[in-house]
Amino acid sequence: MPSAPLVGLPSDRKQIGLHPFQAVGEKYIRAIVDGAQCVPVLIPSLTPSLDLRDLLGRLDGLLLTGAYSNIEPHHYGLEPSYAGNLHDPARDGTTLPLVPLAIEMKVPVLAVCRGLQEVNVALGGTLYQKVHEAGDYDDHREDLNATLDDQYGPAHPVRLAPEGLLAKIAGAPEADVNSLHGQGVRDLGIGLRVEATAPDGLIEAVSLASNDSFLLAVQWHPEWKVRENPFYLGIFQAFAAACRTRAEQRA
Ligand SMILES: N[C@@H](CCC(=O)NCCCC(=O)O)C(=O)O
Repeated sequence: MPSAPLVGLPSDRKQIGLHPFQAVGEKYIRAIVDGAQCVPVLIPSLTPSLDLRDLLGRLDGLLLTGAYSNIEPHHYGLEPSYAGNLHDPARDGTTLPLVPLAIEMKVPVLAVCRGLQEVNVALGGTLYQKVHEAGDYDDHREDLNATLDDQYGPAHPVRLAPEGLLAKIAGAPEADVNSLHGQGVRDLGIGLRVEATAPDGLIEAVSLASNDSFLLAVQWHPEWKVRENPFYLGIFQAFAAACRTRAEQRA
């Protein structure tokens, strides 16, 4: 019997006082423990990065978390970043190469919010830097003055692709999700298929078209109170099942 799967979580690089720190939100760590029954392993985002191939060879899954920072737009070749945009180049330099490597090595990937954007950009896709200014889209940002429970509460439904992974998890064609993002998918990355869309048409979730390995990326936050929401829990349990399969193969 293999021991519990090891899931890597790349960290954010944050300045606290005079020193840089490596940080991962505790709700993501808790969701790996409580929702997936796996062991979280924090991956420092260093420059230059660690040997990511070696690292992935020791892991059974990868969780790309959300973050307030945004991917530097030169990674998707569009207009320069807007003034005041918060970036984390060390995290970009870790997560963007991790995505294709994880696919190549068949390491299961679950990606949340910034994580979905990283999956899309790593596979050649592009982003809207401000969804709410992009034309026909709603404002998908949270109210930063609201309580956390309100910020992470249901914000809008998503329509789930028939025959998709999320429709199977939900057992329904739609589900309610939270919404806390200013950026979003513009052009879809290569090899991705749409799993869910918002009522305004924005892409809200993607998976690997080839089904070669488990990769599910969602724009909402299923880690929030994961055990209280059957749909969110189902997402972590589907990821955990893929991680267990890899752990058995690695044993
Ligand atoms: N910065 C991006 C991604 C949004 C995101 O990941 N928010 C997470 C907030 C904190 C957390 O819950 O981890 C965007 O604005 O689109």
